[in-house]
Amino acid sequence: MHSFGYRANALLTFAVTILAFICAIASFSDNFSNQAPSAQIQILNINWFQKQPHGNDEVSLTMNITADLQSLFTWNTKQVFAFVAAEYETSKNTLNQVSLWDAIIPEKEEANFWIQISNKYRFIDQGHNLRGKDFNLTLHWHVMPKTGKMFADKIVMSGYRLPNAEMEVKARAPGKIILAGEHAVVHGSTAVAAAIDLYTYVTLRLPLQSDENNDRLTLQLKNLSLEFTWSVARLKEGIAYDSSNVSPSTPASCSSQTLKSIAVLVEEQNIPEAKIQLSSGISTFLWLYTSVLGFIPATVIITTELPYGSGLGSSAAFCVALTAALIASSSSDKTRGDGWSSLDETNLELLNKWAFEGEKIIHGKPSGIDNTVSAYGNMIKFCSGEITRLKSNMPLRMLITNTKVGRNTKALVSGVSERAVRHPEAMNSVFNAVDSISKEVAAIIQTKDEMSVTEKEERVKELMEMNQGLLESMGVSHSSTDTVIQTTHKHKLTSKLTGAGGGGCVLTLLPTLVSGTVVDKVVQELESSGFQCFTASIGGNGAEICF
Ligand SMILES: Nc1ncnc2c1ncn2[C@@H]1O[C@H](COP(=O)(O)OP(=O)(O)OP(=O)(O)O)[C@@H](O)[C@H]1O
Ligand SMILES: C[C@@](O)(CCO)CC(=O)[O-]
Repeated sequence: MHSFGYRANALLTFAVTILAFICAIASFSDNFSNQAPSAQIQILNINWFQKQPHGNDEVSLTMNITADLQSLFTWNTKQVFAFVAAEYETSKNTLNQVSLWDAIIPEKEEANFWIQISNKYRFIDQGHNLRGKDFNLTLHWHVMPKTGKMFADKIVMSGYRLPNAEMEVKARAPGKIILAGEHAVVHGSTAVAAAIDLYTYVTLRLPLQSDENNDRLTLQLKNLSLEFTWSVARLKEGIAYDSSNVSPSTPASCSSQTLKSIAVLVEEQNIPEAKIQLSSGISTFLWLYTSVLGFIPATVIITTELPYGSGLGSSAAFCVALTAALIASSSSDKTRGDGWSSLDETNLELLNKWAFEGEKIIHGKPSGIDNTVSAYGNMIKFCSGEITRLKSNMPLRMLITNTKVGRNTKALVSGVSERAVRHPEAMNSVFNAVDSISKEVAAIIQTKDEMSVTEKEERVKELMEMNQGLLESMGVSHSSTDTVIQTTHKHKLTSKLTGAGGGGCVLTLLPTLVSGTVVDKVVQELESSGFQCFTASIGGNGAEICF
């Protein structure tokens, strides 16, 4: 007679043996499953390609991955681990493998899939071997069985090539309208401004490695079909630059000595006489570029939807968009993904300071309102560098009329300052009155329920009229502005100049109740006087970048 322990032991051994046998059969049966996985990977876009500050190449790409791994699933399969790796050869290693994406597939139903993604893990080479590199994309998988050994396999897809590349960064910055307070804001009064949906775009292309054939800094002004090129060596030799004073993270003013040396480099470009007013913009470009990025070759392409020098902040949008691209290109934290994205607060503050330094070269004595509203967007109240972001609680529709009368902000701003020196008391009263107007405009715009929209519009209209009168007393209006004012007044609409005046653009408030027929009639009359009319949406985004 066997003891109980002996019988239990025999039973357990028998059960374990049977279980092991079943497991072995289960595992063995996997060998008979017909596995025919398939995969395709398409590279849709190289989002960006950069040389990191310490020299390594890094690429961001967007891929379509299509795979059918269903045949890997048998009754013994627990899950499948799949990953895509970029594989390439370098002189040092025959196989460099960088994992770009991975996933755990728990069920057969999920094993036939299509996804569009940017690489989940960073595609960095420890060196700069990625330019022009041929590489494979390999889909690896590890099948984890319920029992038995794990097995792995892969599909190798070849024929991919990285560009022989440059890094490209795009930036854009909006123009602006000033609702109240221009000129007086230079003298410490309050002003109210808003971004509009007309932009200046900058594309910055940096070669990853400078070579003898690519040692040039090129600026292209696409709207004007103009191109300016300097060799980096000429810039280094030409710019009288105290590098101990200038660093990308501490914006500084361009000294008069540096500006003079830059002016020589600009003169060498033989700008056509009719476009000579661009000189200050080009000097600003050289100052901002070399201060933020140093003396490195690149191509910078500018396009703009803003009329040059007409009161819509073309110079500020140019400085802000340019600096945004420069800062973004040197930042190690590059936001991946498609489309436009804003900069973080620290970088926004930095770019706004640099753009202000650029505006100083173009304007002489800017208040900073134009670059600030272009950088931050929306609608702002601005006084002596202090910014209050406004939230509008009324619909604000403006007709913008470009009188096409050219003028120069620098000259107009200094004209007002000279008048203020000649008549300090009278001009102080004018500036104080403008200050009150701007504060009231800001308050009305933000008021919630106390006033009806029509009442708000009536008040804003009256304040615009008063502001225009004070701008006339500063000597910055123009006969073309008067024509716009008289034309719109015939239809009970109110207008005021916007920006520096002296021609340029004029704003006309379009109240909510004004009919489309009236607006069409006004536009027709203004355009028959040779002006150009358009509407723009008010209070949109500020500076944005795109990799
Ligand atoms: N897209 C651009 N590319 C190059 N330079 C530009 C560009 N936009 C503006 N500038 C420079 O800025 C100058 C115009 O600046 P200005 O301040 O007179 O006009 P604005 O900024 O359009 O008007 P406001 O200051 O009244 O809003 C141009 O003559 C040019 O030197
Ligand atoms: C005329 C001005 O007030 C506005 C120009 O858009 C100048 C400035 O604030 O720098």
